[in-house]
Amino acid sequence: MTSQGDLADGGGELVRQVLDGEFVSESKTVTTQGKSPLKIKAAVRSVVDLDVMIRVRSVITYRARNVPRDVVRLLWFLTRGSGRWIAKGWRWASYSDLRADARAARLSGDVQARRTAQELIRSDAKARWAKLGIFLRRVLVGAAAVTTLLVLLALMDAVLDRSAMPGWLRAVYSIRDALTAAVSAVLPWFPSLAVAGVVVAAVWEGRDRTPGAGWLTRPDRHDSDSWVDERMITRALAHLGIAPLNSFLKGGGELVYTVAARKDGDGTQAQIRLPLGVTAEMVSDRRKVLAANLGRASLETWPTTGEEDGLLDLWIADKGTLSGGAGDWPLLRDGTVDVFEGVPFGLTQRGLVVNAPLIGSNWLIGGRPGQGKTNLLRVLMVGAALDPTAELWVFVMGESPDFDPLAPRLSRYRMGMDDSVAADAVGALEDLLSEMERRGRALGEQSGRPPKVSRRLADNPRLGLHPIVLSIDECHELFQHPKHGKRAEELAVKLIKRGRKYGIVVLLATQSPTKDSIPKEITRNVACGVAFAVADHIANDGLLGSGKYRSGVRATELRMHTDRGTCVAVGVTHNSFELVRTFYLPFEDGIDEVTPVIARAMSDVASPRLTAGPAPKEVEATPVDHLHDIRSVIEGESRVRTQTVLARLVALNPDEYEPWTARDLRAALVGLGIRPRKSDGAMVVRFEDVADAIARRSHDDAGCGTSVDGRGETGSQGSFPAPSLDPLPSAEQRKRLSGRQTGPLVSGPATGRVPGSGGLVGGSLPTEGEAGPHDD
Ligand SMILES: Nc1ncnc2c1ncn2[C@@H]1O[C@H](COP(=O)(O)OP(=O)(O)OP(=O)(O)O)[C@@H](O)[C@H]1O
Repeated sequence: MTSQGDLADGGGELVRQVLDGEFVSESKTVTTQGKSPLKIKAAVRSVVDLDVMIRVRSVITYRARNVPRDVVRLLWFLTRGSGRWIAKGWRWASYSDLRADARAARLSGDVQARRTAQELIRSDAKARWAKLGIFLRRVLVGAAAVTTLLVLLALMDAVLDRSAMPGWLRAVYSIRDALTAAVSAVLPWFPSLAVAGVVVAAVWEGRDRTPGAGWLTRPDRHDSDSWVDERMITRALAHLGIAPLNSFLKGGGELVYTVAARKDGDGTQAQIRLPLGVTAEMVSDRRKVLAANLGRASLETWPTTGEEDGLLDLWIADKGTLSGGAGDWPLLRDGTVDVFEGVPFGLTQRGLVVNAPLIGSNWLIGGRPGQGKTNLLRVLMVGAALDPTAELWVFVMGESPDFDPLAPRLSRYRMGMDDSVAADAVGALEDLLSEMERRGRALGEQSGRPPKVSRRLADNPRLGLHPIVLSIDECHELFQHPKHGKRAEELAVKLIKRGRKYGIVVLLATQSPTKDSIPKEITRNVACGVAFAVADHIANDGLLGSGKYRSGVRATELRMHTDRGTCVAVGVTHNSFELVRTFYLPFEDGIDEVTPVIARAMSDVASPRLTAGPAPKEVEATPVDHLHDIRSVIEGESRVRTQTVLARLVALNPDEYEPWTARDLRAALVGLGIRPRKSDGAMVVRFEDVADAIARRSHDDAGCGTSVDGRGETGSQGSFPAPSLDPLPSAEQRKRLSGRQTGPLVSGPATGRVPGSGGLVGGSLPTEGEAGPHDD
């Protein structure tokens, strides 16, 4: 850089210095003068120095220009600070806050609250005087101790020569002398320092507490898209136009953050105790303004009611994170599912994968047309299909091929608008209800009477307690059906209320979640409610539960089309709600990501009966011969402890004997005519008794006709304990005549029921005649 026209003195007249030059970038300097490093350094330094100088000069000029304004501001802070001190002092001395509480309690007629406030005033006054007493006593004791020490030191100093004193005493005197010198030096300044200190403290007290320091909200911060802190939240709340909140903040009040603003997944969470006269609902009602104040879209701002009405739970998404999709479904390429653990179905607002709880939960999914309900239902069903033990039934009450690729894995599948589909759906509900009762009995027969179906019980094919998931898409068509609607409603309510424990899950999806289209008892009893964009608070509360809209859990904020695939879900986690971006499994426009997953599911399925394929040839199951098994595990020993017998039986045939307890074994032995005996304090089975039972049985088989326990023929008692229905679904699954049909067809009656027979042929559950070998 060059300078021209240096200071010119034109005949004694000062002429303004003119700088004429060009800023040269460092790189340019290097290339043009690149040969000498020293020269480069000097040139760079001069550019940097000039830069710093310009900045410093501009700051000084700015501050100098603002001096009058700053002085006025500081004076105002001083006055306000003094005022705040006086107010605090007055509050402290007169207990005005507690008196205000007592007054409010008196006005509201709350005798107890008033008494409590008065007692608080009395006990506070007592404690205050007690504290003052303690403080004064401590000051007096301290002063007496210091005075005594100083007097003693002075006396000793008078009688003793310092050079004769021990070293530590001389050090004490040096400290005393230094302190005395410091105090005498400061003393003349003390009044001015004290006044300055008080003024600074008063200015600090009266400082502007409007939250949100400029540097925090600077748009060029690298994290400005995600940064939210308490001061920004308070500032946003201060500008909502809620009168009591405004006056609280203007009066110098500070909001209490019961949970300080903290990073929570893809956003920030905070919990705030609101001041008197303000409820969280008042804040939720101004959600749009709050979002604008925080620089967010309203979908990114979630003010909801906490555990109390005065507690505001606030979750603010990082800018733009919710507009991205959820990404690929985690099970798209590999993996299986345990429906007892749930099916991954989306990402929460915190960016975590959320598992849909299926067992023990029924679902109601709703929203305006085209927002992603069917896709969600499909994701849940495809997920359930990856559990090799799950049996799936789907009814689509409209003409739509959305579930066609699942057909091979569905035990029952009907789709269409005609009456036979509704009739079949009702038939399915009826079957599930009887199945539920059977399962209740089967559970009751288990040792320990387990209250609900567990994974262990579901895995035992003999019990027939495997999970059954029934989906009904566009379910309002079924419930509003002129002929079958009432019955469907009645059955669905019963199933939803009681089926949870028995591994039977009902998933319902609808465009129209009104009280006329979905029975109230259903909306009240489903555990998981999911709302995609909905039109109003009635639809919102119909899906998510009453009072949700008021408490700020609002799917009305979801925008049609823009927020397609995003839903508000309740009951899926322990949080009061989740904003979920659902995974998308396309089956449209020539893209089919469902079929490969179903092909994978088909290769893992536990029994061909859980699929839509042709019935496997029934292999005549031979009943397990318990007597024979018992003999084989004790062969060669005269007696074996019953516990050991049980362990050996489990090792021999885990499928059969794993569910057995000692009680079951004892019952089986008694049934076989063998009495367990006591030997050395333990129950044992004697080989001799088993051999006798076998001999007796051979004798009976030879035609003598008396059973070992005297109860008649024993042939049907081969298995223990016996379920009342065949555990796995029947092969006769897919008999459909009308409606759109997408699976392999087997001719049969339209409704899936044989008139007059009462048995099922169109469903997976067996007819009476089909009852398995375990049925009595
Ligand atoms: N999770 C998602 N991510 C991205 N797009 C989605 C998602 N879910 C659905 N969509 C889009 O929305 C469209 C409609 O989805 P879907 O058929 O599931 O909606 P719907 O609510 O069931 O509609 P209708 O009420 O008409 O049956 C899909 O074709 C797809 O393009």
